[in-house]
Amino acid sequence: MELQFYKYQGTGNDFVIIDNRDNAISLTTEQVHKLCDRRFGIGADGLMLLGSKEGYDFEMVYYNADGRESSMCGNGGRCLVKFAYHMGIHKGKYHFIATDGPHDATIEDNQWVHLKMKDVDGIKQHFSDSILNTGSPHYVKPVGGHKLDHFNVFAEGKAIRYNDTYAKEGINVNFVEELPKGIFVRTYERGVEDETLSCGTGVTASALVFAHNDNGFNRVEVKTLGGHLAVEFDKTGEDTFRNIWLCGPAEFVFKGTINI
Ligand SMILES: N[C@H](CCC[C@H](N)C(=O)O)C(=O)O
Repeated sequence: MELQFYKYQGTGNDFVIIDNRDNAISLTTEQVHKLCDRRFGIGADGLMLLGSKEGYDFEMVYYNADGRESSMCGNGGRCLVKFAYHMGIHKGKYHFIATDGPHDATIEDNQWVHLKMKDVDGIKQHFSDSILNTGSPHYVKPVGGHKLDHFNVFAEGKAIRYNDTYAKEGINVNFVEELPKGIFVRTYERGVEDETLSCGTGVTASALVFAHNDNGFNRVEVKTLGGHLAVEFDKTGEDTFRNIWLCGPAEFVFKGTINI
C-alpha cells in the first residue's frame, strides 16, 4: 500500500504524521516500527495519526518508535496542531482529543504552538528525585555542577527505566540542571529507548518540579539539545498544578510517499 506521510519536528523531537481523518488506515506495530526506523524506514521518534472525532477539531493517536501505541506526547501534540493547520483546519483555538483527554492549543504570531497539558495532582519524591505524570510518566533527576553537558544520559536513563520499579510499565527519565534563567533538560525516552533531542511531557514535568513561585503563575524557560521551549503554569498547592501550557516551535520538514 502506498502511504502519503508528512515529517514534522518540535525542538528536534521528530514525528511521522499521517492524515487518517477518513479512517482508512490502520497500522500494525511492525509497520509503525519500520516507518520510524532511521535506516529501513522514514525515521522518527514517533508516529501520529490525525483522526476525526465528533465534538473535536481532530483526534491524536500517538505511537512510540517501538511501534506500540503510547501515552501523551507534548511535542507531538504541538506538531499535530501545525499539521492540522497545514491540512486546512484553521482555528483561533484548537480543541482536540488525545489518549490523556482533551487539549486546547493555539498557533502564536511567532509560529510557536502553545499546547495545554493535563492538570497535575501529586509529585512523588524518591530522595532528591521526583516522579509525576504529565500525560506520560516521568522521572526527574537533578544534575548539579554543570555536568549535564557530558552526562551519560543513555546509560543512566536506561538503568532507571529498566530497574525493578519501572521495567514493566517503563518511564521517561529526565536529567535537569538549573541555569541562571530556567533549566536545561536531557531525556531518555521510553519507547524510543534512547535519548531524544527534547521530550515535551518531560520538559513539562521538569519545569513543574523546578517551579520558583510557590503559589501562582510560573513561566520556566527550558533549554534542550533540540532547542528552546517554555512552560507556563499556575502552582495551586504543594504539588498541584493547573493551566499548564507547553510552548515552543513545531515545524514541517518534508512530505513523501512510502510503500508499506
Ligand atoms: N515516549 C513517551 C511518549 C512521548 C513523549 C515525548 N515525545 C513528548 O514530547 O512528550 C512515553 O512513552 O511516555
